[in-house]
Amino acid sequence: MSQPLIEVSGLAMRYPTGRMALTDASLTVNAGELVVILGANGCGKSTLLRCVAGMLQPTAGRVTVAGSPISNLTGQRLADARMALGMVFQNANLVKRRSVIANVMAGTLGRHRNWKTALGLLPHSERPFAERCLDEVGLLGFADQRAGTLSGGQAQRCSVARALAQRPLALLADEPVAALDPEAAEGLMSLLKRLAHEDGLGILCVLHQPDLARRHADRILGMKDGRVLFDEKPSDVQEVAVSALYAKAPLETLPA
Ligand SMILES: Nc1ncnc2c1ncn2[C@@H]1O[C@H](COP(=O)(O)OP(=O)(O)OP(=O)(O)O)[C@@H](O)[C@H]1O
Repeated sequence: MSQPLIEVSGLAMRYPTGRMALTDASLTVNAGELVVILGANGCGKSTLLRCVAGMLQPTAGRVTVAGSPISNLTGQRLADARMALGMVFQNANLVKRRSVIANVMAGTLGRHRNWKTALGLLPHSERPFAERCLDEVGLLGFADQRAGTLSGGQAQRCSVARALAQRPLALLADEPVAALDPEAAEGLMSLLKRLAHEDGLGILCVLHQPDLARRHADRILGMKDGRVLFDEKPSDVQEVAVSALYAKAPLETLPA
């Protein structure tokens, strides 16, 4: 099998407060695969995603993205490597007073570093590509509408289009359906699955909904107390293993 798109090995993260948020976490994400992380509040999911994105420097361990060792890079080389990773967050974070297409074109800015983009001007040569990204998420008809007029589900799709405009190899999604109703959540997960299966993106997605994970993920990773406890196909994940992720552990058993 070819090299994984994202490879995390032996990741540990101790915050300056002393909190050990990750302890020896390892995982892989292949191109064309949607991998979902499940785990209780505070188990280290966001910390893991932020280390993969190069937003946090882990205390130990290694993250490679398309063969580049993200965890060892700094400055411009880190910025270049991060272009391979599109981010989707709980909130769409659109500029509401700007058009939908302008928000998507903002995703191309990292690929155009010049005085115009430094002044916040959008590269209009990218409009056709931004339209393709909008089409991909089913919002082409909304291109010239103000982003503030989109529904929550549409806004989150627009944020996916903005991430795609970066031309990433992988998407990191941190609770992307947290603010969506069940139908919009189902639609967004179907979209992520299609982007993985049809467009070959590797997608690492944090969810708090085991049912959604079972319906859409290619693999489910269960995290607890900063560790990956299981990494299995949805059909192999036992209900009891999922329940154990959310069982409260006495404080003294948590890592220091
Ligand atoms: N900047 C920080 N400084 C100190 N401790 C932090 C920081 N960020 C997170 N933590 C702690 O690290 C642990 C893991 O946090 P993290 O946000 O990664 O968990 P999570 O699984 O994403 O939680 P949630 O599901 O609530 O988003 C928690 O105990 C949290 O309080």
